[in-house]
Amino acid sequence: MDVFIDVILPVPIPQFFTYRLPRHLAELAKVGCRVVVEFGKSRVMTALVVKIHGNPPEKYPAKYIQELLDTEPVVTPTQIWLFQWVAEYYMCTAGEVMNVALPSGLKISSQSKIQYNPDFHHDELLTDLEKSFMDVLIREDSISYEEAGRLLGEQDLNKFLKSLVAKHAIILFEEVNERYKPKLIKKIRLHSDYATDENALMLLESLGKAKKQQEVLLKYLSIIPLDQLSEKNEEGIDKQRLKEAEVSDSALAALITKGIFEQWEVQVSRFDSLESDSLREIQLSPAQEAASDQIMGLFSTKDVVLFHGITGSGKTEVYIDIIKKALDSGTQVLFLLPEIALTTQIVRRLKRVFGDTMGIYHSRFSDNERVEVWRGVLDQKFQFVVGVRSSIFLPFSNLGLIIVDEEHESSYKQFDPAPRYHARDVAIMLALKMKARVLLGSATPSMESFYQAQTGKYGLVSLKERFGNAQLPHIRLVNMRVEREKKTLTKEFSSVLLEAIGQNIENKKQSIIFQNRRGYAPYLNCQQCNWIPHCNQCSVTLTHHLNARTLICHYCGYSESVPRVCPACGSPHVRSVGVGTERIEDDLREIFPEAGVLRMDLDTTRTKNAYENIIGEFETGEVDILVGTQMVTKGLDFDRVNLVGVFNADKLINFPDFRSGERAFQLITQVSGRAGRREEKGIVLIQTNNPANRVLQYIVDSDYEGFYASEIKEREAYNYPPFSRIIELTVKDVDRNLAQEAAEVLAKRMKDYLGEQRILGPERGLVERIRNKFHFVIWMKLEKEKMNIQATKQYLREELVHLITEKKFKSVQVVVNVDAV
Ligand SMILES: Nc1ncnc2c1ncn2[C@@H]1O[C@H](COP(=O)(O)OP(=O)(O)OP(=O)(O)O)[C@@H](O)[C@H]1O
Ligand SMILES: [Zn+2]
Repeated sequence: MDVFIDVILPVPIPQFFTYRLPRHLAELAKVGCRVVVEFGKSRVMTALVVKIHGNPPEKYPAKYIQELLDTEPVVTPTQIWLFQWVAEYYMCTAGEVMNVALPSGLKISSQSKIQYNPDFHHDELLTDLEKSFMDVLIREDSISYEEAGRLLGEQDLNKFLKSLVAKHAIILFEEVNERYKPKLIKKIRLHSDYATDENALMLLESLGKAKKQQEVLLKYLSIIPLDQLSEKNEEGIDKQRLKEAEVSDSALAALITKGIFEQWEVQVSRFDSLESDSLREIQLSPAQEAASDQIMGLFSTKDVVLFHGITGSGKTEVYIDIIKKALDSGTQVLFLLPEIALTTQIVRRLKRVFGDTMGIYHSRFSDNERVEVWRGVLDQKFQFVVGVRSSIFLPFSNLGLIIVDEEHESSYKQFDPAPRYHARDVAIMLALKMKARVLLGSATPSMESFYQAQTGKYGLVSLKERFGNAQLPHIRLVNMRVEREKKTLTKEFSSVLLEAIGQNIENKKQSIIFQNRRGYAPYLNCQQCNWIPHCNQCSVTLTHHLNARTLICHYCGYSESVPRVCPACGSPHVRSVGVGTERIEDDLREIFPEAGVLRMDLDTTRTKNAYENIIGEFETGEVDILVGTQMVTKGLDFDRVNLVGVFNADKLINFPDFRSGERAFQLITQVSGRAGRREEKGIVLIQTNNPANRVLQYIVDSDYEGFYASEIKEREAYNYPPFSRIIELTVKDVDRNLAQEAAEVLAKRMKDYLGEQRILGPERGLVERIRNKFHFVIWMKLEKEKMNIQATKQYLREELVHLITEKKFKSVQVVVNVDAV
């Protein structure tokens, strides 16, 4: 009987694909194994087996698979279910989900290559350019598309290759290679004939005049002494140790050739062994103890518990207590964190407790490292994983607890590309499926989660005191209008803030300055003709980066150098307008020349260890002030910080989005929470033009519940989440009119189906043009109680197909973002 498999392919097509298994593999393949298959004419891909059966596909002849990559599953049945659930809910394909779920190390890369056709003998058919291209091919054997592209420069590569294929001059083929490479180290030991003290000594003598070889042997014996040789020789030593001892390479090689030494390879972990002091006993404070007990108690009746603990209350220690309990009961635990900046300090603390049993999974790790964590979870070597967003896709088999730290963080939501999933929400789904519990933690819970806790769907545990004797900081609003009138501003600093910073430097305390904008200045402006440089692909101004001497588009990355004179009128008076982190850093250095200033933002943290270095330096070094974007707002815990300054609070609050109040409250409360986390009470100074603002007032009072109560009324009145779900549709095209027209057609059809009041827009995107494409946005607001969300999504799916198959709208792209944040 023929055997067929259904597979998920990493493509945006919403279906499984059927392939045929060769007989000799029929017994070996299992659901959850990877196969290599050909898709389309010449693409080779890694696919995932989801079903094995005997039914040939009806609509197409099934191709044979090319290769079976595993004989044991690397993906569990629960994961396959999860991929499909995420695809359904977030309106994308299982292939797209699989694509983000599997670390690239588990996906083979297929590279298209170009080769000379040895049977081709008609040089006269070729153009000059083709001839010289063929010369390269003959010389190089084969080259990749990329290399060809580089060779041809401006030429249209596809057209060029097509012509050569038509003339039968070249062959295109796919080279497939698996990316994951286990880390191997070479080991060395004495042949067992010599592995006693007597024999080893005889050997030493017999080497006679070969001094260099004697040296090698002596070195070996200094690492494994004679009296331990019989027990320890078997294990051997790392070859590297001999190399480090600078013994002669050729002498060592000679000894190996003679069979006196044996060399072999072992596979090792890429993760350094961590110094764990599992003896570090934490003594929870009575309040923490009570919180932990309450959480455990609630887990007997609730699947999800929200842990609202104010900044500095010691949530991490409570988490640790609960993680230990879950691990003791024999289940796996996942600890989700929003971003790397945050992971640094917390991961260090968790490592100290859990050591090697803990896996760490984040995007800054190499492919190989990620595969090792994946396999470690699969083999249950890691019972506990700390990771970012994508770690919800790891192959857990026995998950008992998921903790989502800083659950309000919007970076849990993937923005681009699909799947546009929210890791917190997927975690809750996954936990439900695996009968695990979820603990959501935050000092500033999201409106959604707090609402669920208020209505009794989630359990709620509050911890309202800081650990130790620490108190919440004193938060003050600085009225910038008054300072401006009184002319007491220095650059963009209020006199109040500058004085406080100066005082802090004198007292050897540290300050954190938060400005949610990187670069030196948001734009340049010619004083004479008012010229402002814009990105030529996006409708935004170019941000001035002073150190790099460039103007950069923060949307598409386009950059150009800073002009010395205005290109429009030639005036040399071109000024930077506005304030970014780089400028604040510069100005602080100028105002306080003796102070140490560090900056933490996207630009200073591009390398793998940059966060660690900045945080480490701030912790120990002579640094007085840390300036940063939202990276400095979360999770950081320093002893000596007792001043926090906030720039441009108004900008955060007035952002045109129904969530801006919530965001501003969260961000400012979180950054304020970095101040005064030990004995001394901290101070927070918020610069604003509008001190009467509602959100700021709640921040000053550290009144989360008050803020929630006022905000939830607005949400209900305007039917925003948590009372509704929002599906955002972004319609894009290079032709502005076409994008707008398509958006209008789509909006109209959805209005007809759902009613006018449920559809907002289309409106121009906040940034109307990005990478040369015009954006129009439609929002669907779907009440949670009333609407059949599945049916609505199904209808939308059909309408989307309907729309883009209309000839006119062929080029139009529609991005669907379910639960847009
Ligand atoms: N039981 C404890 N024993 C010793 N130190 C503790 C204990 N609980 C908390 N701490 C210390 O108190 C400080 C604050 O704790 P932690 O960073 O966990 O607060 P948090 O609730 O996560 O705050 P945030 O939400 O602001 O990040 C840390 O330095 C932590 O080591
Ligand atoms: Zn741009």
